[in-house]
Amino acid sequence: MSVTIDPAATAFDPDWALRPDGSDVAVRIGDLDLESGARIADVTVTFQKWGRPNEAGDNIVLALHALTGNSHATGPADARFSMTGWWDGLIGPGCAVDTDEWCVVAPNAIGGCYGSTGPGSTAPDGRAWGSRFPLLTVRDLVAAEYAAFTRSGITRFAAVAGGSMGGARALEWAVTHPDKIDAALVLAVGARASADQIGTQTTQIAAIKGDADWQDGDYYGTGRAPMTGMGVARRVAHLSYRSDRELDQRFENLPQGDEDPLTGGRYAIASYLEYQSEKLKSRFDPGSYVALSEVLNNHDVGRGRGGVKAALNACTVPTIVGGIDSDRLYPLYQQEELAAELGNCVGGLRVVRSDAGHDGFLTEKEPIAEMLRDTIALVRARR
Ligand SMILES: CC(=O)SCCNC(=O)CCNC(=O)[C@H](O)C(C)(C)COP(=O)(O)OP(=O)(O)OC[C@H]1O[C@@H](n2cnc3c(N)ncnc32)[C@H](O)[C@@H]1OP(=O)(O)O
Ligand SMILES: N[C@@H](CCO)C(=O)O
Repeated sequence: MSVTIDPAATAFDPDWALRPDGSDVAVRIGDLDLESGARIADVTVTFQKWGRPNEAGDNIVLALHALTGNSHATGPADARFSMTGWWDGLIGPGCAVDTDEWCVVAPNAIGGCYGSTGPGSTAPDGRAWGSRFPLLTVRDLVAAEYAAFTRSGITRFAAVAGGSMGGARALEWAVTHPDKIDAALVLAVGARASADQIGTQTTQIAAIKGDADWQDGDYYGTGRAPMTGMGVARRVAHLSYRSDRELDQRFENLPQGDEDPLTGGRYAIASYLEYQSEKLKSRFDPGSYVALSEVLNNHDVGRGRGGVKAALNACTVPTIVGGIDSDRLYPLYQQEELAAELGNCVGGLRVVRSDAGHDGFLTEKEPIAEMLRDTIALVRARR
């Protein structure tokens, strides 16, 4: 595993706004009380930023990553982040979110492994949290981000945007803090986890916990980590992120190269999934995979708010909802519900026609750019 945490990013930098684009900012927010009633001591949230806040502080755009994503929303792969920014080409000078005008901030979710506090972080007693890391919810992730940005002097957001787990966070941000957000873009997510999503995600968690190297979650520092289990989890997950049609067009029932599946060789699709799982194993922590999969499982915008309909109806933030017509993990009916029930879905439902499946919120750059531009237009309309 090669997750790199910037050692320089250990304390809040009051001059964060002046730091170079794409650099890490770390904010210690103190103890965080969770929705479950548990508490995490001494929580850190790290984020990256591009562009500068203006005098009024009303040009901040919050970009929220998905399950295995991170704060590297745009820019090339570098020493800290082994992958290109997940919305590279959409955020930057002259892009859909033009950082000559807007200041984009992208936090690492707590529970993850890219710098914000997660199961692999060091607890106050000097040991990794491991099995002691409490269950998180989407609201806990948002609460940590809210605390970090408030400490950074950010009092409102022009827009919040994200897909998948980032979409769940964008939705929770809009429902929890409607008075602090001018517009929202919610992509490839639903109002609550479906049985199908919980089914596939709990199966992935079982694969990790079933690995002997899991060690009840206390594998940190033992030299053994449940990477085999996480590899299986990622194969299952990756299938759900792509569409049947796309996979069959690419791989059919073809063998991998000159291998022969009838004599023990691999199919091309198996090789592809193996490759995807190896890539994740090189950059992600299984404990974080479990923690954030549980976050997706317990996502329910209606919990404690009188149900999904009441929670969505009460949301006043001008919103655009987007979905991909071939998304089999978060099917379109879930975005249709969001668009129909959100109290101020002025931007309506945008359907991306694509075979890309759920990952379309990452790969279908032009339609996503258009939605981002339209979200910015909603912000301007309020000014
Ligand atoms: C919002 C967020 O922050 S989420 C995090 C975003 N990033 C990730 O999830 C990283 C994991 N990657 C992915 O999920 C996807 O690669 C995406 C969505 C980022 C991009 O998808 P695509 O561009 O369609 O690429 P695809 O998934 O088809 O993978 C292509 C890779 O598979 C490899 N590949 C293709 N066929 C095979 C095969 N038969 N055997 C082995 N490898 C293969 C290619 O060589 C290519 O390798 P590369 O990534 O090193 O260039
Ligand atoms: N490719 C995305 C899919 C989950 O939304 C990820 O790994 O986070």
